[in-house]
Amino acid sequence: MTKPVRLALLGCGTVGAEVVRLLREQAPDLTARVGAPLELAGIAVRRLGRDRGGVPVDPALFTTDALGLVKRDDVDLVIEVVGGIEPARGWLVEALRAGKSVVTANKALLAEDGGTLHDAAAEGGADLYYEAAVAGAIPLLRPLRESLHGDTITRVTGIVNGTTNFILSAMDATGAGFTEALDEATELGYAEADPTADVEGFDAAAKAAILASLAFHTRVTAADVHREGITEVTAADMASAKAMGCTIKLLCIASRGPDSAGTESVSVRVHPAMIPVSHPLASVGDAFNAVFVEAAAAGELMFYGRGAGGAPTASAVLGDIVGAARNHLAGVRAPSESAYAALPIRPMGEAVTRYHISLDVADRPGVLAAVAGVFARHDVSIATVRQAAAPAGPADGATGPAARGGDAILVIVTHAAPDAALAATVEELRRLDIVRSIASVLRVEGGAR
Ligand SMILES: NC(=O)c1ccc[n+]([C@@H]2O[C@H](COP(=O)([O-])OP(=O)(O)OC[C@H]3O[C@@H](n4cnc5c(N)ncnc54)[C@H](O)[C@@H]3O)[C@@H](O)[C@H]2O)c1
Ligand SMILES: N[C@@H](CCO)C(=O)O
Ligand code: NA
Repeated sequence: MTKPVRLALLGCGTVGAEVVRLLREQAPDLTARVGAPLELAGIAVRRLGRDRGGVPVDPALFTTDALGLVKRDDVDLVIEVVGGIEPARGWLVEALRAGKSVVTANKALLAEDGGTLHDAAAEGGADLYYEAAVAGAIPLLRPLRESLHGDTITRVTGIVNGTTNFILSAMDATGAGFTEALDEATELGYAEADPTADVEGFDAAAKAAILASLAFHTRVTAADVHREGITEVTAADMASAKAMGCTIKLLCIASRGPDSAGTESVSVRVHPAMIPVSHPLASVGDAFNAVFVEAAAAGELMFYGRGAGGAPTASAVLGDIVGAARNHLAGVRAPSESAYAALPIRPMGEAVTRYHISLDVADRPGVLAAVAGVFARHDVSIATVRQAAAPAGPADGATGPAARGGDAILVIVTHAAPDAALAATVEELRRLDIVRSIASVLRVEGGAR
Protein backbone atom coordinates (compact mmCIF):
# COMPACT_ATOMS: atom_id res chain seq x y z
CA MET A 1 0.00 0.00 0.00
CA THR A 2 1.29 3.49 -0.86
CA LYS A 3 2.33 5.66 2.08
CA PRO A 4 -0.53 7.92 3.20
CA VAL A 5 -0.51 11.67 2.48
CA ARG A 6 -0.65 13.29 5.92
CA LEU A 7 -2.79 16.37 6.49
CA ALA A 8 -2.64 19.04 9.19
CA LEU A 9 -6.11 20.58 9.53
CA LEU A 10 -6.07 24.07 11.05
CA GLY A 11 -9.57 24.93 12.30
CA CYS A 12 -12.54 22.69 12.95
CA GLY A 13 -15.55 25.00 12.77
CA THR A 14 -18.32 25.16 10.16
CA VAL A 15 -16.02 24.29 7.26
CA GLY A 16 -13.38 22.23 9.10
CA ALA A 17 -15.92 19.82 10.60
CA GLU A 18 -17.35 19.14 7.13
CA VAL A 19 -13.86 18.58 5.73
CA VAL A 20 -13.31 15.92 8.41
CA ARG A 21 -16.68 14.31 7.66
CA LEU A 22 -16.07 14.17 3.89
CA LEU A 23 -12.52 12.85 4.34
CA ARG A 24 -13.95 10.02 6.37
CA GLU A 25 -17.12 9.26 4.40
CA GLN A 26 -15.38 9.32 1.04
CA ALA A 27 -12.11 7.72 2.13
CA PRO A 28 -12.12 4.78 -0.35
CA ASP A 29 -12.90 6.99 -3.34
CA LEU A 30 -10.42 9.67 -2.27
CA THR A 31 -7.71 7.02 -1.87
CA ALA A 32 -8.43 5.75 -5.38
CA ARG A 33 -8.44 9.26 -6.86
CA VAL A 34 -5.25 10.40 -5.11
CA GLY A 35 -3.41 7.11 -5.38
CA ALA A 36 -2.77 6.96 -1.60
CA PRO A 37 -4.86 7.32 1.54
CA LEU A 38 -5.40 10.81 2.98
CA GLU A 39 -4.72 10.71 6.70
CA LEU A 40 -5.28 13.40 9.34
CA ALA A 41 -2.05 14.01 11.28
CA GLY A 42 -3.70 16.52 13.63
CA ILE A 43 -6.40 19.16 13.98
CA ALA A 44 -5.61 22.58 15.46
CA VAL A 45 -8.41 24.36 17.32
CA ARG A 46 -8.59 27.38 19.62
CA ARG A 47 -9.91 25.45 22.62
CA LEU A 48 -9.81 21.73 23.43
CA GLY A 49 -12.77 19.89 24.90
CA ARG A 50 -15.53 21.72 23.01
CA ASP A 51 -18.32 19.61 21.61
CA ARG A 52 -17.42 19.43 17.92
CA GLY A 53 -20.85 18.37 16.72
CA GLY A 54 -19.85 14.73 16.60
CA VAL A 55 -16.79 15.28 14.37
CA PRO A 56 -15.84 11.62 13.78
CA VAL A 57 -12.15 11.59 14.80
CA ASP A 58 -9.89 10.41 17.60
CA PRO A 59 -9.91 13.20 20.26
CA ALA A 60 -6.14 12.74 20.57
CA LEU A 61 -5.75 14.40 17.14
CA PHE A 62 -6.81 17.81 18.54
CA THR A 63 -4.19 20.34 19.57
CA THR A 64 -4.13 24.06 20.34
CA ASP A 65 -0.60 24.39 18.92
CA ALA A 66 -1.24 25.10 15.25
CA LEU A 67 2.34 26.19 14.48
CA GLY A 68 3.75 23.09 16.18
CA LEU A 69 1.43 20.92 14.05
CA VAL A 70 2.47 22.70 10.82
CA LYS A 71 6.15 22.11 11.63
CA ARG A 72 5.81 18.38 12.35
CA ASP A 73 7.90 16.13 10.08
CA ASP A 74 5.00 13.77 9.46
CA VAL A 75 2.81 16.53 7.91
CA ASP A 76 2.74 16.71 4.10
CA LEU A 77 -0.10 19.19 3.43
CA VAL A 78 -1.63 22.01 5.51
CA ILE A 79 -5.36 22.77 5.30
CA GLU A 80 -6.29 26.15 6.81
CA VAL A 81 -9.95 26.83 7.65
CA VAL A 82 -9.51 29.22 10.59
CA GLY A 83 -9.70 32.60 8.82
CA GLY A 84 -8.27 36.05 9.62
CA ILE A 85 -4.86 37.54 8.90
CA GLU A 86 -2.75 36.50 11.88
CA PRO A 87 -1.86 33.95 13.11
CA ALA A 88 -2.97 32.23 9.87
CA ARG A 89 -0.40 34.08 7.71
CA GLY A 90 2.47 32.95 9.95
CA TRP A 91 1.38 29.29 9.84
CA LEU A 92 0.94 29.27 6.06
CA VAL A 93 4.24 31.01 5.33
CA GLU A 94 5.98 28.49 7.60
CA ALA A 95 4.32 25.57 5.78
CA LEU A 96 4.97 26.87 2.25
CA ARG A 97 8.61 27.77 2.85
CA ALA A 98 9.12 24.25 4.20
CA GLY A 99 7.71 22.86 0.93
CA LYS A 100 4.36 21.80 2.41
CA SER A 101 1.51 22.66 0.06
CA VAL A 102 -1.39 24.66 1.48
CA VAL A 103 -5.14 24.52 0.87
CA THR A 104 -6.98 27.48 2.37
CA ALA A 105 -10.46 29.05 2.36
CA ASN A 106 -9.10 32.31 3.80
CA LYS A 107 -10.24 35.07 1.43
CA ALA A 108 -9.42 37.82 3.92
CA LEU A 109 -5.75 36.80 4.05
CA LEU A 110 -5.43 36.18 0.31
CA ALA A 111 -6.94 39.58 -0.47
CA GLU A 112 -4.90 41.44 2.13
CA ASP A 113 -1.53 39.85 1.46
CA GLY A 114 -1.78 36.99 -1.06
CA GLY A 115 1.60 38.09 -2.46
CA THR A 116 3.41 36.96 0.69
CA LEU A 117 1.81 33.52 0.43
CA HIS A 118 2.59 33.20 -3.30
CA ASP A 119 6.20 34.25 -2.67
CA ALA A 120 6.54 31.68 0.13
CA ALA A 121 5.06 29.00 -2.15
CA ALA A 122 7.59 29.85 -4.86
CA GLU A 123 10.43 29.80 -2.32
CA GLY A 124 9.45 26.41 -0.91
CA GLY A 125 8.37 24.84 -4.23
CA ALA A 126 4.90 24.18 -2.78
CA ASP A 127 1.34 24.58 -4.09
CA LEU A 128 -1.13 27.20 -2.84
CA TYR A 129 -4.77 26.26 -3.52
CA TYR A 130 -7.77 28.39 -2.49
CA GLU A 131 -10.85 27.45 -4.51
CA ALA A 132 -13.09 27.71 -1.40
CA ALA A 133 -12.07 31.33 -0.80
CA VAL A 134 -14.30 32.70 -3.57
CA ALA A 135 -17.86 31.56 -4.24
CA GLY A 136 -17.52 28.47 -2.02
CA ALA A 137 -18.44 25.32 -3.90
CA ILE A 138 -18.46 26.91 -7.36
CA PRO A 139 -15.47 25.80 -9.43
CA LEU A 140 -14.31 29.26 -10.43
CA LEU A 141 -10.70 29.90 -9.50
CA ARG A 142 -9.39 26.80 -11.25
CA PRO A 143 -11.16 27.73 -14.52
CA LEU A 144 -9.65 31.24 -14.23
CA ARG A 145 -6.24 29.88 -13.26
CA GLU A 146 -6.09 27.03 -15.78
CA SER A 147 -8.91 26.62 -18.32
CA LEU A 148 -8.96 30.27 -19.42
CA HIS A 149 -5.18 30.75 -19.47
CA GLY A 150 -5.14 30.82 -23.26
CA ASP A 151 -7.70 33.62 -23.43
CA THR A 152 -7.93 37.29 -22.43
CA ILE A 153 -10.50 37.98 -19.73
CA THR A 154 -11.95 41.46 -20.10
CA ARG A 155 -14.55 41.59 -17.34
CA VAL A 156 -15.79 39.62 -14.34
CA THR A 157 -19.18 40.57 -12.85
CA GLY A 158 -20.38 38.62 -9.86
CA ILE A 159 -22.69 38.12 -6.94
CA VAL A 160 -20.16 36.73 -4.52
CA ASN A 161 -21.76 37.26 -1.12
CA GLY A 162 -24.65 35.00 -0.14
CA THR A 163 -25.82 36.96 2.91
CA THR A 164 -26.34 40.23 1.04
CA ASN A 165 -27.93 38.43 -1.90
CA PHE A 166 -30.40 36.83 0.50
CA ILE A 167 -31.19 40.27 1.99
CA LEU A 168 -31.62 42.04 -1.36
CA SER A 169 -33.71 39.14 -2.74
CA ALA A 170 -35.99 39.39 0.32
CA MET A 171 -36.28 43.18 -0.12
CA ASP A 172 -37.21 42.65 -3.77
CA ALA A 173 -39.75 39.90 -3.01
CA THR A 174 -41.53 41.45 -0.02
CA GLY A 175 -40.85 45.19 -0.17
CA ALA A 176 -39.12 44.95 3.20
CA GLY A 177 -36.53 47.52 4.30
CA PHE A 178 -32.86 46.63 4.86
CA THR A 179 -33.11 46.14 8.64
CA GLU A 180 -36.16 43.92 8.42
CA ALA A 181 -34.54 41.74 5.73
CA LEU A 182 -31.29 41.54 7.73
CA ASP A 183 -33.28 40.33 10.76
CA GLU A 184 -34.82 37.60 8.64
CA ALA A 185 -31.37 36.58 7.31
CA THR A 186 -30.07 36.38 10.89
CA GLU A 187 -33.05 34.32 12.08
CA LEU A 188 -32.56 31.84 9.25
CA GLY A 189 -28.84 31.52 10.01
CA TYR A 190 -27.60 33.20 6.80
CA ALA A 191 -26.18 36.31 8.43
CA GLU A 192 -23.53 36.02 11.12
CA ALA A 193 -23.98 37.53 14.61
CA ASP A 194 -21.76 40.39 13.39
CA PRO A 195 -22.83 40.87 9.78
CA THR A 196 -20.50 43.86 9.14
CA ALA A 197 -18.11 42.07 6.77
CA ASP A 198 -21.02 40.97 4.60
CA VAL A 199 -23.37 44.00 4.62
CA GLU A 200 -20.58 46.58 4.33
CA GLY A 201 -19.12 44.73 1.34
CA PHE A 202 -15.75 43.74 2.89
CA ASP A 203 -16.30 40.03 2.16
CA ALA A 204 -17.25 40.73 -1.47
CA ALA A 205 -14.32 43.15 -1.85
CA ALA A 206 -11.86 40.48 -0.70
CA LYS A 207 -13.31 38.06 -3.25
CA ALA A 208 -13.23 40.76 -5.95
CA ALA A 209 -9.50 41.30 -5.31
CA ILE A 210 -8.81 37.56 -5.65
CA LEU A 211 -10.87 37.29 -8.85
CA ALA A 212 -9.23 40.35 -10.40
CA SER A 213 -5.74 39.06 -9.58
CA LEU A 214 -6.44 35.78 -11.36
CA ALA A 215 -8.40 37.25 -14.27
CA PHE A 216 -5.89 39.98 -15.11
CA HIS A 217 -2.54 38.38 -14.10
CA THR A 218 -1.96 41.27 -11.72
CA ARG A 219 -1.65 41.47 -7.94
CA VAL A 220 -4.81 43.19 -6.68
CA THR A 221 -5.41 43.62 -2.94
CA ALA A 222 -8.53 44.48 -0.95
CA ALA A 223 -7.20 48.03 -0.59
CA ASP A 224 -7.38 48.44 -4.40
CA VAL A 225 -11.11 47.68 -4.45
CA HIS A 226 -13.68 50.49 -4.32
CA ARG A 227 -16.23 49.20 -1.76
CA GLU A 228 -19.78 50.20 -0.88
CA GLY A 229 -22.13 47.92 1.08
CA ILE A 230 -25.92 47.58 1.06
CA THR A 231 -26.84 49.20 4.39
CA GLU A 232 -28.14 52.31 2.61
CA VAL A 233 -30.30 50.51 0.08
CA THR A 234 -33.89 51.40 0.99
CA ALA A 235 -37.28 49.91 0.21
CA ALA A 236 -37.83 53.05 -1.93
CA ASP A 237 -34.67 52.28 -3.97
CA MET A 238 -35.93 48.77 -4.59
CA ALA A 239 -39.33 50.14 -5.60
CA SER A 240 -37.66 52.58 -8.08
CA ALA A 241 -35.65 49.70 -9.51
CA LYS A 242 -38.76 47.58 -9.93
CA ALA A 243 -40.59 50.44 -11.61
CA MET A 244 -37.81 50.40 -14.24
CA GLY A 245 -37.94 46.62 -14.78
CA CYS A 246 -34.82 46.16 -12.66
CA THR A 247 -33.69 44.72 -9.35
CA ILE A 248 -30.78 45.67 -7.08
CA LYS A 249 -27.82 43.35 -6.49
CA LEU A 250 -24.51 43.78 -4.67
CA LEU A 251 -22.12 43.35 -7.59
CA CYS A 252 -18.41 42.85 -7.78
CA ILE A 253 -17.17 44.22 -11.07
CA ALA A 254 -13.59 43.78 -12.25
CA SER A 255 -12.64 44.96 -15.70
CA ARG A 256 -9.58 45.82 -17.74
CA GLY A 257 -9.25 48.52 -20.34
CA PRO A 258 -7.52 51.81 -21.09
CA ASP A 259 -7.61 54.60 -18.50
CA SER A 260 -8.08 58.28 -19.42
CA ALA A 261 -4.44 58.45 -20.56
CA GLY A 262 -4.85 55.33 -22.70
CA THR A 263 -2.85 53.04 -20.37
CA GLU A 264 -4.22 49.50 -20.03
CA SER A 265 -5.39 49.21 -16.42
CA VAL A 266 -7.69 47.36 -14.06
CA SER A 267 -10.79 48.65 -12.26
CA VAL A 268 -12.26 46.68 -9.34
CA ARG A 269 -15.37 47.75 -7.46
CA VAL A 270 -18.07 46.38 -5.19
CA HIS A 271 -21.33 48.29 -4.82
CA PRO A 272 -25.07 47.83 -5.09
CA ALA A 273 -26.36 48.35 -8.63
CA MET A 274 -29.59 48.19 -10.58
CA ILE A 275 -29.65 45.47 -13.23
CA PRO A 276 -32.52 44.64 -15.59
CA VAL A 277 -34.59 41.61 -14.58
CA SER A 278 -33.59 40.06 -17.92
CA HIS A 279 -29.89 40.03 -16.93
CA PRO A 280 -28.64 36.52 -16.02
CA LEU A 281 -27.50 37.75 -12.58
CA ALA A 282 -30.97 39.16 -11.74
CA SER A 283 -32.48 35.72 -11.29
CA VAL A 284 -29.78 34.61 -8.82
CA GLY A 285 -31.88 34.54 -5.67
CA ASP A 286 -31.62 33.48 -2.06
CA ALA A 287 -28.06 33.00 -0.78
CA PHE A 288 -26.73 31.73 -4.12
CA ASN A 289 -23.65 33.14 -5.85
CA ALA A 290 -23.03 33.58 -9.57
CA VAL A 291 -20.16 34.96 -11.57
CA PHE A 292 -20.33 36.15 -15.15
CA VAL A 293 -17.01 36.11 -17.02
CA GLU A 294 -16.38 37.79 -20.37
CA ALA A 295 -13.33 36.71 -22.36
CA ALA A 296 -12.09 37.76 -25.78
CA ALA A 297 -12.31 34.35 -27.43
CA ALA A 298 -14.62 32.39 -25.10
CA GLY A 299 -17.31 35.06 -25.01
CA GLU A 300 -19.68 35.02 -22.04
CA LEU A 301 -19.47 32.33 -19.33
CA MET A 302 -21.60 31.97 -16.22
CA PHE A 303 -20.74 30.10 -13.01
CA TYR A 304 -23.55 29.49 -10.50
CA GLY A 305 -23.99 27.65 -7.21
CA ARG A 306 -23.66 27.74 -3.44
CA GLY A 307 -21.09 30.21 -2.22
CA ALA A 308 -21.26 29.41 1.47
CA GLY A 309 -22.12 26.79 4.05
CA GLY A 310 -20.05 24.03 5.62
CA ALA A 311 -20.56 21.22 3.11
CA PRO A 312 -20.44 23.27 -0.13
CA THR A 313 -17.28 25.04 1.04
CA ALA A 314 -15.74 21.73 2.15
CA SER A 315 -16.44 20.34 -1.35
CA ALA A 316 -14.09 22.97 -2.79
CA VAL A 317 -11.51 22.32 -0.05
CA LEU A 318 -11.58 18.57 -0.76
CA GLY A 319 -11.09 19.15 -4.51
CA ASP A 320 -7.99 21.19 -3.70
CA ILE A 321 -6.73 18.57 -1.24
CA VAL A 322 -6.97 15.88 -3.93
CA GLY A 323 -5.07 18.11 -6.39
CA ALA A 324 -2.36 19.01 -3.88
CA ALA A 325 -2.01 15.39 -2.72
CA ARG A 326 -1.62 14.10 -6.29
CA ASN A 327 1.04 16.71 -7.01
CA HIS A 328 2.81 15.81 -3.76
CA LEU A 329 2.96 12.14 -4.75
CA ALA A 330 4.03 12.90 -8.31
CA GLY A 331 6.61 15.47 -7.18
CA VAL A 332 5.10 18.15 -9.43
CA ARG A 333 3.54 21.57 -8.83
CA ALA A 334 0.28 23.21 -9.78
CA PRO A 335 0.50 26.34 -11.95
CA SER A 336 2.10 29.01 -9.78
CA GLU A 337 0.99 32.63 -9.40
CA SER A 338 0.67 34.51 -12.68
CA ALA A 339 1.09 38.23 -12.00
CA TYR A 340 3.33 39.10 -14.95
CA ALA A 341 0.93 41.69 -16.44
CA ALA A 342 1.24 43.94 -13.35
CA LEU A 343 -1.42 46.31 -14.67
CA PRO A 344 -1.99 49.56 -12.76
CA ILE A 345 -5.22 50.01 -10.78
CA ARG A 346 -7.60 52.65 -12.11
CA PRO A 347 -9.17 54.89 -9.42
CA MET A 348 -12.96 54.66 -8.94
CA GLY A 349 -13.42 58.17 -10.32
CA GLU A 350 -12.29 56.86 -13.71
CA ALA A 351 -14.58 53.82 -13.68
CA VAL A 352 -17.20 54.26 -16.37
CA THR A 353 -20.67 53.78 -14.91
CA ARG A 354 -24.25 54.93 -15.29
CA TYR A 355 -26.44 56.46 -12.58
CA HIS A 356 -30.14 56.29 -11.80
CA ILE A 357 -31.09 59.40 -9.83
CA SER A 358 -34.48 60.07 -8.31
CA LEU A 359 -35.05 63.71 -7.28
CA ASP A 360 -37.84 65.47 -5.45
CA VAL A 361 -38.04 68.90 -7.15
CA ALA A 362 -40.26 71.96 -7.16
CA ASP A 363 -42.77 71.61 -9.99
CA ARG A 364 -42.45 74.94 -11.79
CA PRO A 365 -41.17 76.32 -15.08
CA GLY A 366 -37.42 76.13 -15.68
CA VAL A 367 -36.75 73.37 -13.16
CA LEU A 368 -36.08 70.70 -15.74
CA ALA A 369 -33.76 73.03 -17.64
CA ALA A 370 -31.84 73.88 -14.44
CA VAL A 371 -31.44 70.20 -13.56
CA ALA A 372 -30.36 69.34 -17.11
CA GLY A 373 -27.83 72.18 -16.98
CA VAL A 374 -26.06 70.54 -14.03
CA PHE A 375 -25.61 67.33 -16.01
CA ALA A 376 -24.35 69.27 -19.02
CA ARG A 377 -21.80 71.18 -16.93
CA HIS A 378 -20.24 67.88 -15.86
CA ASP A 379 -20.36 66.49 -19.39
CA VAL A 380 -22.80 63.77 -18.32
CA SER A 381 -25.31 62.79 -20.96
CA ILE A 382 -28.90 62.01 -19.88
CA ALA A 383 -30.40 58.84 -21.37
CA THR A 384 -33.97 59.06 -20.03
CA VAL A 385 -36.05 61.40 -17.86
CA ARG A 386 -39.42 60.60 -16.34
CA GLN A 387 -41.51 63.00 -14.32
CA ALA A 388 -44.27 61.99 -11.95
CA ALA A 389 -46.33 64.00 -9.48
CA ALA A 390 -44.90 63.73 -5.96
CA PRO A 391 -47.06 61.80 -3.48
CA ALA A 392 -49.83 64.09 -2.14
CA GLY A 393 -48.57 66.66 0.34
CA PRO A 394 -50.16 67.35 3.70
CA ALA A 395 -53.52 69.07 4.01
CA ASP A 396 -53.75 72.75 3.01
CA GLY A 397 -52.34 75.06 5.60
CA ALA A 398 -49.67 72.65 6.87
CA THR A 399 -46.22 74.18 7.24
CA GLY A 400 -42.66 72.97 7.74
CA PRO A 401 -40.55 70.52 5.78
CA ALA A 402 -43.42 68.08 5.30
CA ALA A 403 -45.40 70.63 3.29
CA ARG A 404 -44.56 69.49 -0.23
CA GLY A 405 -47.55 70.45 -2.35
CA GLY A 406 -46.48 71.21 -5.93
CA ASP A 407 -43.44 68.94 -6.01
CA ALA A 408 -42.56 66.50 -8.72
CA ILE A 409 -40.40 63.41 -8.80
CA LEU A 410 -37.79 63.38 -11.57
CA VAL A 411 -36.22 60.03 -12.41
CA ILE A 412 -33.10 60.42 -14.53
CA VAL A 413 -30.93 57.68 -15.99
CA THR A 414 -27.61 58.75 -17.48
CA HIS A 415 -25.46 57.40 -20.25
CA ALA A 416 -22.08 55.99 -19.24
CA ALA A 417 -19.68 58.56 -17.79
CA PRO A 418 -16.70 58.60 -15.44
CA ASP A 419 -17.87 57.95 -11.88
CA ALA A 420 -16.22 61.19 -10.68
CA ALA A 421 -18.32 63.26 -13.12
CA LEU A 422 -21.50 61.49 -12.00
CA ALA A 423 -20.68 61.96 -8.31
CA ALA A 424 -19.93 65.67 -8.90
CA THR A 425 -23.26 66.02 -10.73
CA VAL A 426 -25.14 64.60 -7.74
CA GLU A 427 -23.24 66.90 -5.38
CA GLU A 428 -24.22 69.98 -7.39
CA LEU A 429 -27.84 68.81 -7.64
CA ARG A 430 -27.93 68.52 -3.85
CA ARG A 431 -27.00 72.19 -3.55
CA LEU A 432 -29.74 73.47 -5.92
CA ASP A 433 -32.64 75.24 -4.19
CA ILE A 434 -35.19 73.71 -6.51
CA VAL A 435 -34.06 70.18 -5.50
CA ARG A 436 -35.92 69.41 -2.26
CA SER A 437 -34.20 66.07 -1.76
CA ILE A 438 -32.42 63.32 -3.60
CA ALA A 439 -34.51 60.24 -2.96
CA SER A 440 -32.15 57.69 -4.48
CA VAL A 441 -28.86 57.40 -6.33
CA LEU A 442 -27.92 54.00 -7.72
CA ARG A 443 -25.44 52.82 -10.29
CA VAL A 444 -26.93 50.98 -13.25
CA GLU A 445 -25.25 47.98 -14.87
CA GLY A 446 -25.97 45.44 -17.53
CA GLY A 447 -27.93 47.26 -20.19
CA ALA A 448 -30.75 48.66 -17.99
CA ARG A 449 -32.46 51.71 -19.48
N1 LIG B 1 -18.57 29.24 6.56
C1 LIG B 1 -18.62 29.45 5.25
O1 LIG B 1 -19.67 29.33 4.62
C2 LIG B 1 -17.37 29.79 4.49
C3 LIG B 1 -17.41 29.85 3.09
C4 LIG B 1 -16.24 30.16 2.38
C5 LIG B 1 -15.07 30.40 3.06
N2 LIG B 1 -15.07 30.35 4.43
C6 LIG B 1 -13.79 30.60 5.11
O2 LIG B 1 -13.40 29.43 5.81
C7 LIG B 1 -12.68 29.80 6.98
C8 LIG B 1 -13.34 29.14 8.19
O3 LIG B 1 -14.69 29.55 8.29
P1 LIG B 1 -15.71 28.84 9.30
O4 LIG B 1 -17.05 29.36 8.93
O5 LIG B 1 -15.49 27.38 9.33
O6 LIG B 1 -15.26 29.49 10.69
P2 LIG B 1 -15.56 28.98 12.18
O7 LIG B 1 -15.49 30.16 13.05
O8 LIG B 1 -16.79 28.14 12.19
O9 LIG B 1 -14.33 28.02 12.51
C9 LIG B 1 -13.04 28.51 12.79
C10 LIG B 1 -12.21 27.43 13.47
O10 LIG B 1 -10.91 27.94 13.69
C11 LIG B 1 -10.49 27.62 15.00
N3 LIG B 1 -9.50 28.60 15.47
C12 LIG B 1 -9.69 29.92 15.70
N4 LIG B 1 -8.54 30.48 16.15
C13 LIG B 1 -7.63 29.50 16.21
C14 LIG B 1 -6.27 29.43 16.62
N5 LIG B 1 -5.62 30.52 17.03
N6 LIG B 1 -5.62 28.24 16.58
C15 LIG B 1 -6.27 27.14 16.14
N7 LIG B 1 -7.56 27.13 15.72
C16 LIG B 1 -8.23 28.30 15.78
C17 LIG B 1 -11.74 27.59 15.83
O11 LIG B 1 -11.55 26.80 16.99
C18 LIG B 1 -12.73 26.95 14.83
O12 LIG B 1 -12.58 25.54 14.90
C19 LIG B 1 -12.65 31.33 7.00
O13 LIG B 1 -11.49 31.77 6.36
C20 LIG B 1 -13.86 31.69 6.15
O14 LIG B 1 -13.74 32.96 5.55
C21 LIG B 1 -16.17 30.04 5.14
N1 LIG C 1 -20.37 35.32 4.59
C1 LIG C 1 -20.10 34.81 3.29
C2 LIG C 1 -19.66 33.38 3.41
C3 LIG C 1 -18.98 32.85 2.21
O1 LIG C 1 -17.75 33.46 1.98
C4 LIG C 1 -21.35 34.96 2.43
O2 LIG C 1 -22.40 35.37 2.92
O3 LIG C 1 -21.29 34.68 1.24
NA1 NA D 1 -15.00 28.45 -5.46
